[in-house]
Amino acid sequence: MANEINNFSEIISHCKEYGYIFQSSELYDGLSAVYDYGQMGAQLKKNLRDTWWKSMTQMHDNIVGIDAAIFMHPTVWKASGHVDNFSDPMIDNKDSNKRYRVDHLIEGFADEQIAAGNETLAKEVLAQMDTLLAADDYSGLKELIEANNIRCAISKTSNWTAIRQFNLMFKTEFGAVASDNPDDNIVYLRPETAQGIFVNFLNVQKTGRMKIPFGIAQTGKAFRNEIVARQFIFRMREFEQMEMQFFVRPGTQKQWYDYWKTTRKAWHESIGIPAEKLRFHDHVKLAHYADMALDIEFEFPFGWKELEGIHSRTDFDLTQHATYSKKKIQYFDNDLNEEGKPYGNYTPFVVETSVGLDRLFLTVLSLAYQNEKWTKEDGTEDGRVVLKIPAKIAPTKLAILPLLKKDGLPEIAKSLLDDCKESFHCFYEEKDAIGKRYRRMDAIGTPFCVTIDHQTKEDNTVTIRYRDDMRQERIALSDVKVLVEKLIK
Ligand SMILES: Nc1ncnc2c1ncn2[C@@H]1O[C@H](COP(=O)(O)OP(=O)(O)OP(=O)(O)O)[C@@H](O)[C@H]1O
Repeated sequence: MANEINNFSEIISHCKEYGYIFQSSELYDGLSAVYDYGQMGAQLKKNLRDTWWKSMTQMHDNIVGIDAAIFMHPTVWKASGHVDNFSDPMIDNKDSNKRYRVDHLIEGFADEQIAAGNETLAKEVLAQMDTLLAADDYSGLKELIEANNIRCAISKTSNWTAIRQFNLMFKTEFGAVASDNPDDNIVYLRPETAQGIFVNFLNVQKTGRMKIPFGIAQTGKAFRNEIVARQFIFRMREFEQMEMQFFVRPGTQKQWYDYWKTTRKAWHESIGIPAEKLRFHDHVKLAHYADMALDIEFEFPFGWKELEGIHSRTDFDLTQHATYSKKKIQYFDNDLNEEGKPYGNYTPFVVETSVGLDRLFLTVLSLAYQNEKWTKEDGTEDGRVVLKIPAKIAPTKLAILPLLKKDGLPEIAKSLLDDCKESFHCFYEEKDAIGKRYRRMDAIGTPFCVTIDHQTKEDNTVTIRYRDDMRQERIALSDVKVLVEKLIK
């Protein structure tokens, strides 16, 4: 584990050094749990988003995509249950004033016990925590913390406040309408993108003439005032979700839940995540809207954690919006049932898939990052840091490198660039020795490099170098574009 944590801090500094991710407002010492994507990161993120979008809206003929606003009518969040329920139990240490999410505090204690060889105790404490959380039993949780003498990492004391709920939604004021009641102008930054889909269910179903079963997909920003934000882009206060709500006939939700469980895991594998690094985790405590729920977990450098959620949300959301808006939200199904009669009017059930784009980004990077070391033939040590991002999603596909900045080599290289840049993302570089340029391309994860040298002028061939195994071969200049296109498919 120690080595992996170490590796994780290397990944974070690598992201900064090579233009993947910067701390937000770093100039002003940063804003906690908010990050900016740099020139490489923004492109990788876009590629991941595009791959997801295509897999949903292009590969399924019954899924369409929308782009709803971040601001929504405040009643949306009353109807959805977020105003009353979207909170985490937290506790403060009175000596250090440090705030903890109760489950994180207890999990931290369990991790320490495992490290000290007390695995039985750790398991027992975690099992008790799950039961108490499921029952919303806060005094029981406080007793569990006290009975195990769980201490604050800073003050080292166990002088705790009572456990309280902390709502995770950000509030702001909307417009400038004078009102006696300040609450009239309150709006929330959406904590999930899903509600933008539910309130547009009828708009999309009618205008798109959609027949159940069908899905609505969306990508976009979500905001949560996380009590303790940690682990880099794993838990952020502003992040991006990629969600798809699949509307089905009541009674068929189990079958669709199983379908999306399998389909989503297979999708993660299709973008290069090894099957043994993914697993399912069924929820013990179901959210107020769900009748089945699971996480697809990935083995991050800091342990197995949720990457994506698959939730069977019943008809909860549509029914709530119908009640609060006083409008009818139903679907007329003219397919015939077993008795040969139309299914008629009903409120559809929903199976949702919800993945965090930033967590997916972290998944890809933690798999790709490798610090390789080897001994050369002359006995000296050598090494490189390489991002083995699958070519399909890598931000830059091809580096075009003239060996020298003279003798007509840049001209040939630039004409290759002109030929390729319409088809895929290229990087042109003529500075520094070629070895140094290769290492830089390894570090930013460019899967292919092409070098134009003096021989190119004689026989129209170039050297192509493959990032993953550093193999080099000569190929015809005229074959470069087609070969790279084939390799990134
Ligand atoms: N604070 C966050 N930062 C980054 N991604 C997040 C955050 N919260 C949720 N996500 C992503 O959105 C997905 C769906 O959100 P969901 O509400 O199911 O998460 P959650 O169960 O609250 O997550 P967690 O238990 O880790 O807080 C998650 O699987 C995750 O990938």
